[in-house]
Amino acid sequence: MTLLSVNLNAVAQLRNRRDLPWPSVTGIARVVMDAGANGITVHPRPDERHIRRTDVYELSALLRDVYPEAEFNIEGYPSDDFLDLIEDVNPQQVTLVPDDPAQATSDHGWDFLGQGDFLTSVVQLLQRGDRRVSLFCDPDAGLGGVTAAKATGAERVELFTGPYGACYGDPVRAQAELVALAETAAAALSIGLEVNAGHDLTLENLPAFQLAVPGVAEVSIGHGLTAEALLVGFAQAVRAYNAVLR
Ligand SMILES: CC(=O)[C@@H](O)[C@H](O)COP(=O)(O)O
Ligand SMILES: NCC(=O)COP(=O)(O)O
Repeated sequence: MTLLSVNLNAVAQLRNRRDLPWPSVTGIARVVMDAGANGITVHPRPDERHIRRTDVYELSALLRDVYPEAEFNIEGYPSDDFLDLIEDVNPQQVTLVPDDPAQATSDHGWDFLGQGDFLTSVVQLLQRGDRRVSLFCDPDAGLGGVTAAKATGAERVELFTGPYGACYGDPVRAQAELVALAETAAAALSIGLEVNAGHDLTLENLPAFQLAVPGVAEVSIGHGLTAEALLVGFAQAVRAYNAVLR
């Protein structure tokens, strides 16, 4: 069974269009947890363009007090600010991503061979707090890449599924991406690394991913799931507004 962690970045981005408190990030967190999600993912970025530091504290309190079984997964580049936030909030999982602050979104995994020493020191620091550490991993990292990832001491890698997600409408390229993802996942599992996955997974591309890449512990999904929520929720919202107007 693969667990679902819902990424609330997109909800926060919508909230930030106005100086108003809706959609409420913690309110939507309650909805997704009540609907059966296993946890919440956030990727606070230095410019706070979506998730704000205050959201991280509020979500942490909500999950601790109301959903103690839930996993809080915080993603980001291990800057001093990020590591301080992790110390304060102590989430169950930290996913380290090699983001530059100027990046529009995450678009590659770690260079495990080149940055092994740096990652090892950060992983050791994070594990003092008894948190699971997951490292963002290119889909074609292969056995060499995941072996170097394991040497850092991290318990998991998160497969970057963005290139697969970008193959919508192109089944041939999608199949090639799935082969790379499956090989890297199998290599990771074979050396005792657990495997997460995420980025641009959707209702459409998830079934083929599930079939091709067995053994994934957790997927984190935000953009596609939020788009789906708008699609299924808009009709009900229009009916509710019409009920007031008529
Ligand atoms: C780590 C990762 O894959 C990303 O999906 C990330 O969490 C999304 O970040 P943005 O929402 O800022 O694009
Ligand atoms: N860790 C990946 C993740 O949270 C995916 O986010 P999204 O691409 O589905 O928005």
